[in-house]
Amino acid sequence: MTTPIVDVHDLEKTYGKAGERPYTALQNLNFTVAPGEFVGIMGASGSGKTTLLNMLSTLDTPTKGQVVVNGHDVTQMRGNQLSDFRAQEVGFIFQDFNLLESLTAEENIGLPLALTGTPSKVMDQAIHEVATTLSIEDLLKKYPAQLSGGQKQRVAAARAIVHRPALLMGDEPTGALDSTSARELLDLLTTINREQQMSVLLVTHDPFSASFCQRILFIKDGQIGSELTRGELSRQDFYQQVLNALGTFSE
Ligand SMILES: Nc1ncnc2c1ncn2[C@@H]1O[C@H](COP(=O)(O)OP(=O)(O)OP(=O)(O)O)[C@@H](O)[C@H]1O
Repeated sequence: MTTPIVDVHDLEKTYGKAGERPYTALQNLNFTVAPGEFVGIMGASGSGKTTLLNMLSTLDTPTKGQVVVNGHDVTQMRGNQLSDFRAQEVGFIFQDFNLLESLTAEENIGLPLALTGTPSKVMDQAIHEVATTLSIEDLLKKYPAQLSGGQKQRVAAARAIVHRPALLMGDEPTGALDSTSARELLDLLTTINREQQMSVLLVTHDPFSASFCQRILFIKDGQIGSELTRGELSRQDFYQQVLNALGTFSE
């Protein structure tokens, strides 16, 4: 069996400082993501999706359990190991883009490489390669304020993959986009996933976005309650299956 890119074992997250009433958002949560897989995470509001992404991206630490990303046990990492991990192994796309307004698109895209001290020639080449992949060559000299939402998200996607991370994570990346831009972004994520064999983990409550995934994990009561696999289904048929599944869960 190939080693998974993500291996989450017995994960638990309980919130609440000393003296506060504890709240367990995730409990006994287990799943894996294979190399090159495109996986969606769905679940009702408050089911723990963002909590899970925060554990995977090391923004927060689990109360219990293990999270292994590309062979690194993130729960055991400290200091420089953590910052190296974030800079090299993962890429992140957020709903609200998180671009730095004072930097051009090109400078924003180059940030992950600048952080690891990449020589400027190598950086320029990587930025131009990723800009070609995402069809944003014309936008490189512009500032975020001069870009549309869809363009901003493509710049953010370029920044998330410029260092060729093993895992690309998205937290509702289409949430602030119109339907055309959302579709374009999802098509791009699919292309990146296929052509670069980059694993993608997408948190979404949107069945249309989820239908681009190969497999969807549904979180319920802080655990993986069920999952759907697309297999040979067309995206349209899988979309219908996701809708049916959501209908069944909410009854
Ligand atoms: N810092 C925190 N302290 C206490 N409780 C928290 C904290 N962050 C999240 N929670 C609780 O944990 C649960 C899971 O939250 P989380 O944000 O992971 O859900 P979600 O599935 O991403 O929701 P949504 O779809 O609404 O964004 C919620 O009940 C939330 O109130």
